[in-house]
Amino acid sequence: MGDSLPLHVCHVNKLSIFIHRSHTLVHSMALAFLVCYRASFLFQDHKIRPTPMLPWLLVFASELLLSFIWLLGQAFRWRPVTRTVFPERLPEDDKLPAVDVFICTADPNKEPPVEVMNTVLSAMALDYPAEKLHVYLSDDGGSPLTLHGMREAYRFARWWLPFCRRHAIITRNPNAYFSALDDDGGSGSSEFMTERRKIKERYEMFKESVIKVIDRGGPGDRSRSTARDHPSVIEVIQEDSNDTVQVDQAKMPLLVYVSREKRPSHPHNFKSGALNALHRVSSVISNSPYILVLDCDMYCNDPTSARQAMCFYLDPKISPSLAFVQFPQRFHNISKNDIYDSQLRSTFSVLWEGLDGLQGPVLSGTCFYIKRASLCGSTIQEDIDIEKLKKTFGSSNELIQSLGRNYKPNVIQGQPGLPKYAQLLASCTYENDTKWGKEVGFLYESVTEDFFTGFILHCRGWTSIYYNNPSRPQFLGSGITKLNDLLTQGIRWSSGIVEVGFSKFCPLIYGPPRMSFLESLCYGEITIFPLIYFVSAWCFAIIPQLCLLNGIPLYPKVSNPFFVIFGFIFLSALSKHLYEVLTTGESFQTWINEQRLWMIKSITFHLYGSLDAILKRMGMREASFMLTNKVVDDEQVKLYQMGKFDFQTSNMFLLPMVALIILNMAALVGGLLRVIFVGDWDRMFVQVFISCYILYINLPIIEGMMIRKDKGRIQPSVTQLSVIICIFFLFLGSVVLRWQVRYELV
Ligand SMILES: O=c1ccn([C@@H]2O[C@H](COP(=O)(O)OP(=O)(O)O[C@H]3O[C@H](CO)[C@@H](O)[C@H](O)[C@H]3O)[C@@H](O)[C@H]2O)c(=O)[nH]1
Ligand SMILES: [Mn+2]
Repeated sequence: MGDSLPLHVCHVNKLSIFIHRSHTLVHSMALAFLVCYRASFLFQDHKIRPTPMLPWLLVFASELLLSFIWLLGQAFRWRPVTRTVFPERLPEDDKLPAVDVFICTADPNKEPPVEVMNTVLSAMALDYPAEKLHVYLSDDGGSPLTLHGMREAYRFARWWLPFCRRHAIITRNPNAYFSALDDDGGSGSSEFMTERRKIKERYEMFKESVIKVIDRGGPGDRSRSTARDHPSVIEVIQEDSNDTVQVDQAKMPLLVYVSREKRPSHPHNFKSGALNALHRVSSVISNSPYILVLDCDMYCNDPTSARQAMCFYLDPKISPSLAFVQFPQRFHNISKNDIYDSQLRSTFSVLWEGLDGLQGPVLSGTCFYIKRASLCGSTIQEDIDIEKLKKTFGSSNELIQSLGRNYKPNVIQGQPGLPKYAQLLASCTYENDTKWGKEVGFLYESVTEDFFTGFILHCRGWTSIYYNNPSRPQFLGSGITKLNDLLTQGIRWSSGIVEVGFSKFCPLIYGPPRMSFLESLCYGEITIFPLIYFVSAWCFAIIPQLCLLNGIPLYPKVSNPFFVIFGFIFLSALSKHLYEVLTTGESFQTWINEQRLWMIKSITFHLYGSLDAILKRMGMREASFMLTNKVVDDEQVKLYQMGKFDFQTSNMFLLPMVALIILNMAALVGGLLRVIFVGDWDRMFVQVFISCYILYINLPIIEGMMIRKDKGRIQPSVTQLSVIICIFFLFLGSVVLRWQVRYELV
């Protein structure tokens, strides 16, 4: 390419770097003062101390933990970058490398086949040479419904793909295209409109044929297999010979259905197991050097994403070490208020851009292109011993052959049936005594396989790139619209990442010698923040309040100069958060939502997730993967759209939240009474304020408890139980505090 124009450019925003770094400097100085103030307490004579040791230490520990995690988090803000690509400068189509698309689905009841097939269709319709595009669907449910859906989707694609190409349609997910009011192609010549109507009819027929079979309970074969127990089925979806209508001779991408073998006696390692099976099967069918990975609900919203990724992969300056190009996960169903932060704003608009300026973003499970070779471990050399390779990759000669550079398998489209070895590669025993999941492929160490695999890639010296195009998201999925889904998904995520933090791969120890130092701090932050947040959130929601009710001050008096330090830290943290929210294009409301969610998440799923990880490490719990529900429930979506919490979730989540809110109410009332009758507002101001603030940001919980009457409210029984828990806390708190005071005074 020599001196030709660049395929991409990277922008460093100097102003925002200046703001971030200055804030880091000033805020850390304030934190240093706070630590001095707290520490000096320890050297006072215990007879004259106004506060007993235990609550002071607990609050101090929380402050130290939060300061530490904040400091780690500054690595994300060190050098954020954004990027632009120029796909029009790419070489001719015949010089582009091939791409395999991997789509995972696991359960036709939780992941409706019509939607999954829409994702498949959007991937088949990518703006990329058809002979260089191969779409694989992994069906962990082993469901005949899904296979049937694939065949129907292929038939419909015969119409859909030429239509999209001919009219340069941009939205290539048919469902999204036909339900948009006037997206691209909403108006046009009458000829176009007639064709559009015809295609729409075909789409309706396709949908009906998929749904009809679902209603009948499936096409009937494979009746004895279940989601957890089934043989491997691999099928290259072919032209239906009965289809007399020859639509368009345009080329179609290869479409392959893969359902790996699953047996109850064999661990199947969830999504990473599925991806590894696809990796092996595809390497003997198409063996493309690049792979696009998608969750079944994440459809291609911009058909040019493959070309965008190639702008990085075909740049000889960065390509050799570039493992993956991560695109943001964006969602098509986010309401304006976004009460559950389903868009994961901070992750995809702040943190990943920060990492992009270091060694690259975290692998995020879906919406990324990855170089096949990067998944094959660090030991690929041309002349390596075959026996050694078999120990790593398993016994298949064909698979070993595919590892060689430029190997083109000779399984071609149109050939009936697949060779036996493809089946073998998807069997549940294939991975026995190999390095799959340990060194090669997606790794099994953690249920957040994406995070861990990306981390190890970075440790091995690979880099990654984040490309966020704000004007048109490359992929769109269904975001969470239910509190219960948020909390169950959150437990899995917290558990998966904390698990890594507790392993020998703890990024703060394992990372620094192997990867960019700042990058390892970011990974370190991610693996311990759930633990630190839950400890400190619980402390701040209980200790100052109990002390307030017992007349024990924990913070400097308003007249004390150190009061200014506390006030400054509080305001500086909040305004920095607000700054980030506003600069990512969101509103003040988003800021409050995120403050509230910080507390809800810390109190509930960071706690449960961390415990889950600890139990797993101790061998007392098995890994599990609860699928996120993708079936739309209209009533609940209505609540979400109105910005109202849907509290229909397990008591395990509700009780701690509600009990803490009641505790804070009690503290506020008690504290105000104290201030009025005892008159010590100067000593207690900060503690009264903390309760006020907690109640203010959690108004929706109070509303759910006291005002709402709909189905999604907090049931009175939950409130009653929470009151009992709260009384217990209050009682226990005063006993311990009284005892402490008496003990220290003697
Ligand atoms: O045994 C399994 C379990 C899940 N999946 C698929 O994995 C994907 C993600 O599952 P989902 O229930 O949607 O989980 P989310 O929490 O929404 O997924 C996020 O978190 C996961 C890690 O916990 C990542 O793998 C995902 O890419 C990321 O989007 C879906 O396509 C599933 O079909 C399988 O193929 N096999
Ligand atoms: Mn998902």
